Amino acid sequence: FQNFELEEGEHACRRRTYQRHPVSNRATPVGGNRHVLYASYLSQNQQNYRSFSASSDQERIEAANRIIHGLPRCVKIVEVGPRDGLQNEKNTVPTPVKIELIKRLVTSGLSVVEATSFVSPKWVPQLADAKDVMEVVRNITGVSFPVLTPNLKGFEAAAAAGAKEVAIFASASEAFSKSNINCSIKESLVRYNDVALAAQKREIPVRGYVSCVVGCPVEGSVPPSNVAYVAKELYDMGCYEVSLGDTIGVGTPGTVVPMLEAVMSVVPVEKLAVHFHDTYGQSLSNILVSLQMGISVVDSSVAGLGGCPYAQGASGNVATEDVVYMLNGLGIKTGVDLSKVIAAGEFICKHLGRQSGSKAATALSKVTASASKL
Ligand SMILES: CC(C)(COP(=O)([O-])OP(=O)([O-])OC[C@H]1O[C@@H](n2cnc3c(N)ncnc32)[C@H](O)[C@@H]1OP(=O)([O-])[O-])[C@@H](O)C(=O)NCCC(=O)NCCSC(=O)C[C@@](C)(O)CC(=O)[O-]
Repeated sequence: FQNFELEEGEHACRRRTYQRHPVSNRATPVGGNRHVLYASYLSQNQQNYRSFSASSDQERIEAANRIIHGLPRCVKIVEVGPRDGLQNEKNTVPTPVKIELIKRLVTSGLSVVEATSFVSPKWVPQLADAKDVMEVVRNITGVSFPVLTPNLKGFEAAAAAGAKEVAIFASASEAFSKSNINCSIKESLVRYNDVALAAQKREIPVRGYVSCVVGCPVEGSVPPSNVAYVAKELYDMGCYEVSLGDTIGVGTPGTVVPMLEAVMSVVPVEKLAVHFHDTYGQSLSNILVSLQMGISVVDSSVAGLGGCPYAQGASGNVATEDVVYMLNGLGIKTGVDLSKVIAAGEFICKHLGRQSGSKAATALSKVTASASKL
């Protein structure tokens, strides 16, 4: 084994020392994480953890780090609820409700909120009001609001509506590419290259997605090499970050690890994000293992809303509240106020007339309700 230093990424919190395996050339973190061990984590949400733990925050963080190595000191959460969450709703959510949701999410401290999609309204009628959403959202400063653009038409419409960041979305599975964007993977990459070039000219950053990174609703399991190929194509086009989506939520750490290894061998880990749907309840374990492998960007959706209209059987994304709860418990900073995300989730769930998909939000609201009765 040979130790090496990983270049500092845009997040200064990334761990730095890695080992390169002499045979597989795989990068793995060395030893514990002193940044986490000595991180002084202060948040109003700590009260929640103190209620359930006799140990101090520092003791808890140290205990976790005796077993779980290589965690980042902070994680960027990309909130996808207003887009991924609402694109799958049977009844279209009124524009003012979408805007209010986005504002509440911003208030909770999230620095990236995917706002909407400039896709065909025939394909996704739920987001046909993209322009109206952007008209308000474009004026909110200090937060990124990426929007999905499947082609140049979508890109031009997004740019005209004031989008300052766009996202392109390819698939690692042929069948899903066809059903989601009506073209082959190869054709989609040509389209996306056009979008990336147009975006570059206007200095608009582009985020990339790879869907079906573990399994496809039609083809079944997807080889890690296919995922690595598409991820590298998107990275080479200039995507500043590539988000790896387990669209139908079938992944477990057993399938996510080899997929990440394959992608990390062609795209730098600091350029990767993970995007898990929670169909089989595996999201948090998949996120934890991704963090251990060096990922520090996690997509999630408030109240666990979500799913893709072209991926049958897919349930919602991992809930933002559950991710924040877990990261808080590990002493990893997110800058997100858990109670405010919970409030945003309650707002949208009330509108949709359904219970939150977040276990943490459900549990904490019960704790708060019984405490207020005392
Ligand atoms: C890609 C297309 C447009 C191809 O759809 P198509 O039917 O092949 O496109 P077309 O070029 O033949 O155009 C058909 C009609 O759509 C119009 N059109 C064409 N493009 C646009 C546009 N950008 N905006 C508005 N209108 C558009 C175009 O003008 C035309 O209108 P008509 O002449 O019939 O009136 C379509 O398949 C589409 O919009 N697909 C989007 C599907 C989608 O949004 N899926 C969900 C997002 S992906 C996802 O959720 C996964 C992810 C990212 O979350 C990660 C994960 O979970 O893994």
